[in-house]
Amino acid sequence: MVNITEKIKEIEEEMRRTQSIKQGNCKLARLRAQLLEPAPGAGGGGGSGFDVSKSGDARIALVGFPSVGKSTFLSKITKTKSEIAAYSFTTLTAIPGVLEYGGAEIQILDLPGIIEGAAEGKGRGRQVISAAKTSDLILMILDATKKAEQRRLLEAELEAVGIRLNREPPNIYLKPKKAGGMKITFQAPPKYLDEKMLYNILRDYKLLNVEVLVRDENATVDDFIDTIMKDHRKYIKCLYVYNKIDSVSLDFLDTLAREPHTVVMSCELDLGIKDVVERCWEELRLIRLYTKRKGIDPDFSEALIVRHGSTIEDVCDQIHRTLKETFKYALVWGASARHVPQRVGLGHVVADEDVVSIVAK
Ligand SMILES: Nc1nc2c(ncn2[C@@H]2O[C@H](COP(=O)(O)OP(=O)(O)OP(=O)(O)O)[C@@H](O)[C@H]2O)c(=O)[nH]1
Ligand SMILES: [K+]
Ligand SMILES: [Mg+2]
Repeated sequence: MVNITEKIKEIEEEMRRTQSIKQGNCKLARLRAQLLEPAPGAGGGGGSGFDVSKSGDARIALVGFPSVGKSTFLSKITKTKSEIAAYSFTTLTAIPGVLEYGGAEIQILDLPGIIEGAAEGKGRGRQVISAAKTSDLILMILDATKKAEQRRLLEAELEAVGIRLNREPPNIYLKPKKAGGMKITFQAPPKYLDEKMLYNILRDYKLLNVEVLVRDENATVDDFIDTIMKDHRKYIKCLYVYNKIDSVSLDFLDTLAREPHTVVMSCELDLGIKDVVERCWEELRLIRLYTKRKGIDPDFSEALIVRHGSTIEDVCDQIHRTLKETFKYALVWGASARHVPQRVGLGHVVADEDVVSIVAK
């Protein structure tokens, strides 16, 4: 490692002296790529720098090939300055930053660039992807000037480690049993599956006693395997962000911007950054609640942030660990209430901008 670091320093010196930037950048990228390779015998590469602890209300991971502008973007939207340079593999570890938006604190993880073969461990790729797997939203940063296939290649790398982008878990019920053999039921005639196929797959996975109910007629073999492997699958939303639109034609930019789940920006010209942040906020679907004490107006200055689909029980847990024990009922004003205030129990699902008052026993 020390050797490589020294060599990098030498080349940087030489670049300054000779001003041969292009050649220097190539050499630098090659050496820095070596820094990302696991040391021999390190068993997949030491985890240094990747185990950033989660903080804030949600986590967004910046994933992409080298030099697409991930660190530039992080530096634009947070106070953190991550190193930016024209050569590949400038970023060597996970760099966290905090985006403050809508009263929430969102952790943004800037990650090293990944390359083809990342899922097999190339260039510490597996660690990078594992870090992405812990996020609530993946921002796939793409270079608008590069070939369209970059997106498909990256998707394949993420798929290979069990990440499913912008998809719901398959609508298949599967429950291992102690005895009774395999019991397979289809709710409607399946288009891509048959009973024998499922028997064979279950046998391959040594699931000999199991109950299966396929609710979706369009379910595929891959869906079925995802269901068996559900503990190793992660369904994450993904926003495709094309950077460097300052360097493409207006027509092409227009085509890109019309793709689903896609936004375009130029960090260099400060174009579209706000839109990207807004879209992130929408995708995260965080809920802002305002709490109110009896006889006092609600406190609108500070929101309590919870996840989409949260119940009053989740709200209690977020306020204080033991609040649930003394909970009597809650009063709710806002979109989730049928009439205001509505008196509700722990199971009530809250909506964005609700006002909540917890009444204790
Ligand atoms: N033309 C153009 N260049 C940009 C833009 N955003 C970033 N860059 C340049 O792209 C290069 C790479 O930027 P970085 O932010 O280091 O990219 P990265 O994805 O973090 O790179 P790695 O950490 O090496 O994977 C730098 O020279 C940036 O100045 C942009 O919107 N337009
Ligand atoms: K770079
Ligand atoms: Mg970087």
